Amino acid sequence: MKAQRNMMDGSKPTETNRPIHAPDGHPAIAQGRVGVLLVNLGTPDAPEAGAVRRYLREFLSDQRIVDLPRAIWLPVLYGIILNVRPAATARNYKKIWREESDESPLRYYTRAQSDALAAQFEGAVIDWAMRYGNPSIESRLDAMTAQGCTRILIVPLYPQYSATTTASVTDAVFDAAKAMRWQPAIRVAPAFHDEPAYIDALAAETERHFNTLDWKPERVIMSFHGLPQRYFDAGDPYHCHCAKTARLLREKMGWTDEFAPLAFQSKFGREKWLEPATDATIEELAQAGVKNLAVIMPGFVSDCIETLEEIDISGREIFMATGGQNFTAVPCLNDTPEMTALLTAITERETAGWL
Ligand SMILES: C=CC1=C(C)c2cc3[nH]c(cc4nc(cc5[nH]c(cc1n2)c(C)c5CCC(=O)O)C(CCC(=O)O)=C4C)c(C)c3C=C
Ligand SMILES: [Fe+2]
Ligand SMILES: [Fe+2]
Repeated sequence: MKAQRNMMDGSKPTETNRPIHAPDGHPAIAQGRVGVLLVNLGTPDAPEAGAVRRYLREFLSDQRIVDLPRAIWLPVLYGIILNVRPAATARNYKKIWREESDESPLRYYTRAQSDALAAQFEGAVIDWAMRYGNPSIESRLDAMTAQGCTRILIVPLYPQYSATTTASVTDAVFDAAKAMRWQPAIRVAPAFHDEPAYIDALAAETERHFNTLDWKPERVIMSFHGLPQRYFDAGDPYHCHCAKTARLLREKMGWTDEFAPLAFQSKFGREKWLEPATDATIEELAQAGVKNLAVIMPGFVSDCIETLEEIDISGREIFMATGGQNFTAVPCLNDTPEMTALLTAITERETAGWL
């Protein structure tokens, strides 16, 4: 038995943690604890081309993200993308980097969400990991089992299910488990695109933010990260989840379809992605005479390069250059009390019988 791995502090066995009926000298084994691992997408370790290149290499090598045959994709990835994109992406990360803690916003808020959840569940081990980059899923699962977690709930921090994101987290979790002799019991929380606590949290954050403005939005674009159209055609339910979140939020806020249109951002590569595109929608609304525009991005639970740079900086520039007057991006749920309430509700339900 590889029990030493579970004795992080090298302590001697005690009456309480020595297994019943175990012979004298049996090593202490931490066990019987429940763990919750929050997992977000990932982010580079520094806003530098080298760190961004390492991160993008791992990210864009995942067949869940780009499903093209490797013989076609790898020459494009290594020959073009990893030579050209890291410098440009690093410049964008620099614009939004959190200098005080030297990390990306996505990493900062993911940790804050984990810390806030931990305060709700004394005795459980609450931790966080990144699908790509650091801290890795494997390293945190190892740390959790070392602390005695024999039951672990994985919470992918994606409200809408997609094979590219949610399933990729599950792949990485079970790949890590393949190397374990003593595996914990593992549960994976489902997507929460229509969970009342999630819709309530979005509504509360939107209202709070709108109350800080001295102008009234004429339109609110609900912008979600996009996907290749081909993935949707092949059966990925992501688009349907986004459409349902948008409908529920409209109903909650009393918005019409025209007032709050759905759009998809962050197109990557040449193939057709889900439409309409957010940048084109911003431009069209400005051209149609809309002067006051808000964008809310419900698919991101943490502010990140896609919300802070692509929308709040670049989207704003498009709007202003096309005749707009007031633009605002609603902050993500981040470390708000409503986000903690949402994660608490998910954890309570999905650990039923464990905690
Ligand atoms: C084929 C490429 C991509 C797919 C498919 C994709 C799906 C997808 N991504 C998110 C969430 C995030 N993506 C983020 C950054 C990001 N995404 C891609 C490409 C695809 N995403 C790239 C190349 C990048 C890096 C930035 C860049 O070079 O432009 C992020 C932000 C990470 C951060 O550190 O801030 C998030 C979050 C979802 C939800 C999704 C499918 C539904
Ligand atoms: Fe992405
Ligand atoms: Fe982007």
